[in-house]
Amino acid sequence: MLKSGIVRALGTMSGTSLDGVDAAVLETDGQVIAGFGATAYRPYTDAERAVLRAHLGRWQNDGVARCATVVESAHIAVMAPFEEIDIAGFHGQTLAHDPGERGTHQCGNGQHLADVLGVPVAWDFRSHDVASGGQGAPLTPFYHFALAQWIGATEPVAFLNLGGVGNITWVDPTRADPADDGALLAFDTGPANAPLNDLMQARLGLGYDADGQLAATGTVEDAIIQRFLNHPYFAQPAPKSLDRDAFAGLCADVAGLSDADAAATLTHAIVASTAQAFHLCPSPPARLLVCGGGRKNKTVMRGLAQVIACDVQTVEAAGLDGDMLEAQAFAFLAVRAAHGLALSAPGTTGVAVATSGGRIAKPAVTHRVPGF
Ligand SMILES: Nc1ncnc2c1ncn2[C@@H]1O[C@H](COP(=O)(O)OP(=O)(O)OP(=O)(O)O)[C@@H](O)[C@H]1O
Ligand SMILES: CC(=O)N[C@H]1[C@@H]2OC[C@@H](O2)[C@@H](O)[C@@H]1O[C@H](C)C(=O)O
Repeated sequence: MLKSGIVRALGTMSGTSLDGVDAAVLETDGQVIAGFGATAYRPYTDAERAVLRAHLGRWQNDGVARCATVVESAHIAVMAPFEEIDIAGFHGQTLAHDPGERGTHQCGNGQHLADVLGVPVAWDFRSHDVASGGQGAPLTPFYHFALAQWIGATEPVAFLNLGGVGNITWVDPTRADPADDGALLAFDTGPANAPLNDLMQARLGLGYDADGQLAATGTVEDAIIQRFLNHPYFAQPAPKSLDRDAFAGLCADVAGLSDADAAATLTHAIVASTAQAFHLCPSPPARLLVCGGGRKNKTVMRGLAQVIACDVQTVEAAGLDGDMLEAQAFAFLAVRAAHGLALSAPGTTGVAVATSGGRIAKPAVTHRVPGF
């Protein structure tokens, strides 16, 4: 059993943009943040990314063993050097997400990591929420609540994550607990970097549009944006969540455009879907704090500043680390899972009541195994 009080948790995230594994230490009791620790990043090689990409949309027992090997070995490599860890949080790699029908699938086995690393590992964070009728995503909102208190917010703020998919959390920091009614409203905003990355890869052999430079030279095709915004997802009430490739129609629509116009249009789709999301917030937040790799895209940030009716800043403006925030979140959620605290609530995943989740894998040997 995890000791009570502040512990050192190591969280990891391998996100839908398929760029690599983030790892970050958080000092926490699962309710408040006591401090931030070391971080590390391990990009996937092109060959590894190709394996992950080839398995997108696949479920457990559908030939995912190779993918699990890639995910687990990359995590072990990035996690092994960390010292004095009480518990690790392992999100895994989402391959498929269909909460209403088949469920949600994060590839990688936490028990294997626990045995190799010699520390308890919290994993499989989303299944219980889905089994309880929730969306299983987003799960970072409870951490966003703790962050809002850490930065001393006294009025509602919103966090926007621009990863492969986008998600937003509106937080009322005056509530005592993230599971309280009205403390949080969270949902996926729409596709973020995934369609743009796929375009850059297919057309130019590049991983992404660095700083939004290509998009800045193109023209947005308004008719495509209008068709995109007519997607039924935007009319659905929150909470709601998305699979990585839910907007295949958008990608097909830009196929006939020049590289620059296609990039500009996909980039504007990120901005336009965030604007829609902003209107679903219970009240206008004082500031929109942006994290995830998309905050480095200057064309996105310029577009957001034009359409969002509050201050739009990167989370760095509040003293936070926008590259490691999701990894920190899974450190926070690991401690919560170990203590049986809620990970989700009606306002975050649509689950009927605040719900705990995650599995805890105990290591076969409780010390680090050198030379795994
Ligand atoms: N300098 C940059 N300019 C533009 N885009 C960038 C830059 N750096 C990173 N990105 C984008 O950010 C992505 C990585 O973002 P991030 O690590 O937040 O995603 P993720 O964690 O995989 O996704 P998710 O939050 O959906 O799980 C890259 O794939 C790229 O599209
Ligand atoms: C199923 C899944 O992995 N969803 C991711 C994805 O990436 C962003 C968005 O879609 C969010 O819902 C979620 O990740 C973050 C970490 C979350 O659960 O909050």
